Amino acid sequence: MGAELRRDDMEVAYEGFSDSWRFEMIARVLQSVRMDPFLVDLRDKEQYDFIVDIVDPTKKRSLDDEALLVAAVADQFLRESLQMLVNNFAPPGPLIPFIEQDRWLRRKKEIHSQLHESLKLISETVPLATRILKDIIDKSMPKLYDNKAKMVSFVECMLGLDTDRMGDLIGALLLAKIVDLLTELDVNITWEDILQEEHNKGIFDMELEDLDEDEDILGHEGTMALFGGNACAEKLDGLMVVMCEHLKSCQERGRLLQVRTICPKLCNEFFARLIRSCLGIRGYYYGTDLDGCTATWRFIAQNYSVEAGMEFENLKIIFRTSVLKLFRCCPFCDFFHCNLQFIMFYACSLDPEIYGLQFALFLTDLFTKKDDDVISRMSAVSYVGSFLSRARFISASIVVTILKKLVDWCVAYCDLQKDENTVIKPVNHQLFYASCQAVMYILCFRLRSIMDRPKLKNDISEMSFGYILTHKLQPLKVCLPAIVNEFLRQAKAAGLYNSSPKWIFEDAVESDLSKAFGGINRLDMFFPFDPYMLKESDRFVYLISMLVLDSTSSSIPLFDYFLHAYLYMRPNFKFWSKVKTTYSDNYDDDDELRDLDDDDDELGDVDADHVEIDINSDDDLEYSLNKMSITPHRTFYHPMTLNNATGLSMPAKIRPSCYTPIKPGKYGDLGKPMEGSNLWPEYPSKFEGLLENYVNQCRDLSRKIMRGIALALGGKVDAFEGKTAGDPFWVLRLIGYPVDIPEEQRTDTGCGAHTDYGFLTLVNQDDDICALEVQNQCGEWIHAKPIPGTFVCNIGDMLKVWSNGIYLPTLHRVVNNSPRYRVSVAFFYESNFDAAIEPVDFCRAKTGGVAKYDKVVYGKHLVQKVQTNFVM
Ligand SMILES: O=C(O)CCC(=O)C(=O)O
Ligand SMILES: [Fe+2]
Repeated sequence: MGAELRRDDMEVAYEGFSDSWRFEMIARVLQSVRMDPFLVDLRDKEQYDFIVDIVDPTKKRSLDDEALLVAAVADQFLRESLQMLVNNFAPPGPLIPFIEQDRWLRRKKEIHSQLHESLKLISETVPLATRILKDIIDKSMPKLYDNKAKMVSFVECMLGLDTDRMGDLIGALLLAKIVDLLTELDVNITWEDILQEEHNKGIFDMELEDLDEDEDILGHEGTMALFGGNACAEKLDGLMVVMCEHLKSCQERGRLLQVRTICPKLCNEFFARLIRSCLGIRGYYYGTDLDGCTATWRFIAQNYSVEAGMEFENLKIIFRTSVLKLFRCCPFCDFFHCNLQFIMFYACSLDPEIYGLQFALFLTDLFTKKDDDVISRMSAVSYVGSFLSRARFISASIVVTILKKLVDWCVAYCDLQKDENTVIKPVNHQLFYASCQAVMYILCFRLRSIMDRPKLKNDISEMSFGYILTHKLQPLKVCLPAIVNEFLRQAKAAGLYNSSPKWIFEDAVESDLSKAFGGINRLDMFFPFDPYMLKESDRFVYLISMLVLDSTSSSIPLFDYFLHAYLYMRPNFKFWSKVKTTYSDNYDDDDELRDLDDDDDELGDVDADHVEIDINSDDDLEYSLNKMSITPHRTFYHPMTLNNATGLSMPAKIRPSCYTPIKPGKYGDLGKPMEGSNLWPEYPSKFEGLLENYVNQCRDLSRKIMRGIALALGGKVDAFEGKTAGDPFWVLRLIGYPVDIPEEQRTDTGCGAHTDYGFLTLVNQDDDICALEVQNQCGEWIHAKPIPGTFVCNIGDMLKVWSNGIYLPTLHRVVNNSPRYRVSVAFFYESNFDAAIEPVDFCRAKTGGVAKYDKVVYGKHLVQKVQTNFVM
């Protein structure tokens, strides 16, 4: 199947070469092969000797002989020579176990480049060769049962051919072949095990929680263990790396665009396969209608002129064709999770403004236009929802453009439901619900970045969410509850739309409604760009995610997004909101905190103590705080002065801190200054229990974040356990920022610019006082506005050292300009007290190979920093 070389191409290429010149070239190629026995697989040896013997240039031949030989080589031996070269795309079997060794990796590279040179020479010499080569590669493609090293090597070598003219002619076809192989692997991954495990979980509460509860799920090998050693997953993972690397290098060479412009016909083929693969068309892929589809592509290719930017037009047609075919052949229940769509995701990230925008627009058009059937359109809108939520490289303004299209469509749809008396049957409005769900899903992930930009904020405030959501079609009752809840929570916080979620799920009808259409929970299941599960190729998705962390941004990423971006996991909203400030004065309104304490009677009535403190009254707070003495060492009571950098003083009324208790002698001299246990106040009576509970929760949460960071950096999930942070030192600091100082001195009083010492800090600040500031990379101070139910998370010095600078500590300060007393509770999660932290190998490898920081013993660093930061 696929494109054929055009006759006139060949004729042009044939011109200007004499037969004997061609012959000489072939001889040279073969000679170079002979010089390197590794190139020759044993099974080719005989054939190889035979060919070399015939074409040996040192042998005297008559002109006739030579002509004969040229013909012979072309007709008879060209194929064999090519086959022999192709056989060397992958290393011979006995070498496979060693191929990961540096020496052999280098060798593989050399051999691949020799092979490329040879094949390039042959194809320039004998134009027909390219076509034959394509057939040979076709037949020699690795099979599912081949091992990973063989597959990876073969595919790498294939992709290396996608350069210059050879690439123009067969590059895209080779890519298409590779996509076929990836598809085959993807459909053979046994996702069922994983999906069953997670089947009943909410969409926003997944992986992180499970780490603690069932170590076996992630095990010590991180996410890879999810596959239970599934060989196809490992192979696919390796090939995805090769594929992404290739796309990246194409982009760098300007070839991604070029290939698509020069050779739309071939690109069609590639994208068609990609799209089919993305959709995971099991039935179709193995089905019988391939020829029909090929004919369509051929038709498209023949009828398009070569114009820049037309590829996505083609893509649209192909996608539509595939979607339609998919659902005809493949019922919902055959739908399965796959990974291949991430190639599209990654390709879009290489030029988001062009590919990303076009892909999003194209999917949206597929949805809004009536050309396709309902199922294809639902699929398109789910794709666009998932894509815009996860593809954080897509700008907020593109997101708003697409949202507007979707919302306008929903409004028009609602307008059509005029008849007051009709009974609503959800099954008849699947498209509408799918669209509402996509809109809400996108907003769950992108609302904050939209609200940060006044123009976009304005655009979005003008959209008629209220009208749609309160329409008698009742989308809030039909769409997935986890999405609806999270959307409402955020929309309310952003002032976009306000509705109490309480009424929505009161009646059990909700589940019937949401299951009443689309067969089996379609809306529940289709999130094609949801977490990427392959480990090795993760780093490409990770790098894309890094783009989210726009270090010059004028706002701070919301942590659950931020975390998500790092981990490519579903955000853990439930967990975040559970850990709440203990001094919150709207405790009664806070169901989630109540949940936390539900099964803990003792803490349940802390409430009573708690409300006795009037946090707005300085006297009360002063009284209760002064009564407690929870610092092991008196020196730490003192107000800090510092920072030499800015001359600002540390909090005028720093409250006592609470440290990990250290038994005398545990760390010898190193631990001496920190030895002791915390002293607790008598009043409030449950204070100790409450704080201990809080510390435990913060410690567990921090540990989970550290596990995520370890995975995100490419390490093992337990990289921070054991000697590094298996016994983490923690500090809890309660800080008061007073106001009883002259107005003109207020900006000087607070907390000077500094970085925190350890791994992470979770700062829990007053919801309504904006005083904490962090510096972005432009050197601007930006406010870390309090967002109810969230922490501000600072990266500390130890994480900088450990990650060799991949994670840099956040410079921050506190300036309380408000007329109110501010309180913050900072939890510091650090390494083991006696841990010697130094850049780890795999982070060094990512950052030029050289350690940027010296080894630091954390305990020393802490004592030294504390002693210089505090006035004794
Ligand atoms: O009070 C705050 O918001 C931050 C305090 C802080 O940065 C610290 O104690 O290290
Ligand atoms: Fe700090």
